[in-house]
Amino acid sequence: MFRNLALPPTRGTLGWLLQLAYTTLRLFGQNGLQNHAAATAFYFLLSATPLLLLLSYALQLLGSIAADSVPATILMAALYDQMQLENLAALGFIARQTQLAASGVGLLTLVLSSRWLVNAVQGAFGIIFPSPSKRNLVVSWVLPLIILPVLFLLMGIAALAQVTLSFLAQNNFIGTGNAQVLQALNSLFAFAMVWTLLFAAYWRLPRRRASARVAAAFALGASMSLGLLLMLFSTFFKLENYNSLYGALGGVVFVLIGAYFSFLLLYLWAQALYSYGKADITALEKLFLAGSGKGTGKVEAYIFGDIQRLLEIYGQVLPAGHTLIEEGDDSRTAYFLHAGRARVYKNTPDGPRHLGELNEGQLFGEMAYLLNEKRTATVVAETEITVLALPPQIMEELMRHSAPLSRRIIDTLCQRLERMNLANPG
Ligand SMILES: Nc1ncnc2c1ncn2[C@@H]1O[C@@H]2COP(=O)(O)O[C@H]2[C@H]1O
Repeated sequence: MFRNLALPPTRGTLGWLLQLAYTTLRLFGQNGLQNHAAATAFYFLLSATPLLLLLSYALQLLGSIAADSVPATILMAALYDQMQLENLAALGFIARQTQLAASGVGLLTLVLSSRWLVNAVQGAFGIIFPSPSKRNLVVSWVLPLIILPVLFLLMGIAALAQVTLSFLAQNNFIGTGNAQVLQALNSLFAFAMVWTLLFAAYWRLPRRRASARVAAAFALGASMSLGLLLMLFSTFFKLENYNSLYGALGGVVFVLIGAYFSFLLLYLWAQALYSYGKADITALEKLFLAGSGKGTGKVEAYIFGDIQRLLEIYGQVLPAGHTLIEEGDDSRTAYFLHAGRARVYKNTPDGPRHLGELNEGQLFGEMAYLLNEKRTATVVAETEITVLALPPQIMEELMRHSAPLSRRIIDTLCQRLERMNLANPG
């Protein structure tokens, strides 16, 4: 019944990447994710400050306990060095006398602001990965409480590993020649931690989950771009500049900007992960709207002009005279007529009655799906035709994805229903 398609030249993977990037950026803007990134960075700053206070307080406490033991003192010194607390103090995060500040108030702000931070991230993910199903109440309340301790534990493990590695190197336990290897290992370890966190977020946070493999790949992209951001930041953004511009507040502004860009990247890659499954839906939307002559600009027409992939996935070529849809059938597939012409008939007591013509760029077979009924008419190919056969779940996604397209489908449905009523009076 089907014949191989004579396909137009394709832009291949590059074209697909272009469509993915376009879909991602469009949804990113539509969802206002830059505002979510700003809010998350703000909550991050709120929760990072008391956390660092508590951390430095804990270190000082440990230091005073370890004061009597030489190896413990060396380890503590290495720890202090590795945690770069001097730098944090220079950033303006930690007052030099922190004992007083790390009080119950610090703890309270930490708990509150970290809850806001988790809420901000969850909120943004809820928008990026829309789903009609409600999040489980227990999960949504327990998660914020569990996630942060787990995160802190992971950060603690990462810091300890770094300290241990450099402690071993500095004291010549494993030879100075290995110091560089250890340094590389350190960075790799930090990278692995970031990747693990991102992977967990991309894989578990969306209510409709992507496959672990895809989530892992996008987490890798996100970690790499975060690494790049860190490199750029340390090269081009200087704390001194911010200090001379904003005085004592310079450090806060500096960290806020860094956090803002980091969360932008976190959400951008999450949006790309969502769009990964949606690039075809956007391409179908553009194709249908182009058929109606509206809704697509020049750039969009270029990016989505290559429809080979859609034809490969959904395309069918049928000979003239082929009956594509039989009135009264139970099937629900809808069709987009890419090339050729078809005729629509309705059975009446007086024999088949011609209802209308279908031409290139028209959608049909949508009524059974929308009305949840049997096929309302018979459709026969008048010439050889090429169609895209779209299963109901694709139609569902398309209509949820695009308001202009839904509107167009509803308009057509109304016209056809009216025509059918006229053809079948009483
Ligand atoms: N008057 C019409 N003009 C063009 N197509 C029609 C008309 N009436 C019905 N159809 C299409 O014929 C299809 C038959 O299957 P469906 O009922 O799923 O969906 C129907 C419509 O898409």
